[in-house]
Amino acid sequence: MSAIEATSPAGEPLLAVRGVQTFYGKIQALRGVDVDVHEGEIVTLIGANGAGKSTLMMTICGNPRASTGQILYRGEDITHLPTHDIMSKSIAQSPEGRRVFARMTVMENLQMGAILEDDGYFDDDLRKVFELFPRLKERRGQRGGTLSGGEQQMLAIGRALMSRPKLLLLDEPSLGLAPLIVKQIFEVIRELNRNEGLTVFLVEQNAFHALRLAHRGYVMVNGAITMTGSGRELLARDEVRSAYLEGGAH
Ligand SMILES: Nc1ncnc2c1ncn2[C@@H]1O[C@H](COP(=O)(O)OP(=O)(O)OP(=O)(O)O)[C@@H](O)[C@H]1O
Repeated sequence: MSAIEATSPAGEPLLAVRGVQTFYGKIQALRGVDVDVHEGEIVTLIGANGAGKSTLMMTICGNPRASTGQILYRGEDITHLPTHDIMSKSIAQSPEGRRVFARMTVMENLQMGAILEDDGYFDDDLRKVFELFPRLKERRGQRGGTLSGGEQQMLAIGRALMSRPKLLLLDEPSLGLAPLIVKQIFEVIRELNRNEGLTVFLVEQNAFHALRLAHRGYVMVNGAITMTGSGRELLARDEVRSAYLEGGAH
């Protein structure tokens, strides 16, 4: 791996991926991956189609399982915990393909994301999500499946936020969305990080936006990390520009 400079903050990371290998049957999707995400950071993982980005995201959530290596959250080894236990540790995920519940309303989708509706925080959390995404408030009685792609992405993120996470895992929030919507969604992520101190691990093919948003980034090729550095440094690298930015990737 080529580290441009030691940009990783000192101290114990919130999330640490150590030498993780993941297989689908005989196909090896991850080949010894190391990634650190520190509290308060936005860290992005970029790479081409099929590089293994989503696999890493899902491996962190315990499905599929890492066959080798370790995943630590706040220093605790979560590698072998059941997914529901991992997700109950203030980690929330917005998966690729923004899987909203199509037949449920916006409101019902958000209720599904909350830990408990009567824990005294629900109304406050809902108000925050509606402030971030006013479109969801307008459409709260509408079924998830009838929303536009951008609205579904907002709903997937809003639902993840309802569990009041410390760490938000986002898989390709920009996928298939118009540039203006991508800008809005990335702006909300920046705001959540700045104002609420939310830590974000963002998987993206849209390297331009992701690297501009992130404090640090990792580049994945064929299931291995090949480069890491600050978002700004990676954006300036010729290898990154020619592989992920030129040809209208942004
Ligand atoms: N369920 C599966 N069964 C078998 N192979 C899989 C499965 N899911 C992914 N793979 C393979 O694992 C590799 C990594 O895929 P992955 O989806 O993690 O990549 P990615 O970087 O997220 O790509 P994309 O940006 O297209 O989602 C690919 O070769 C893919 O074909």
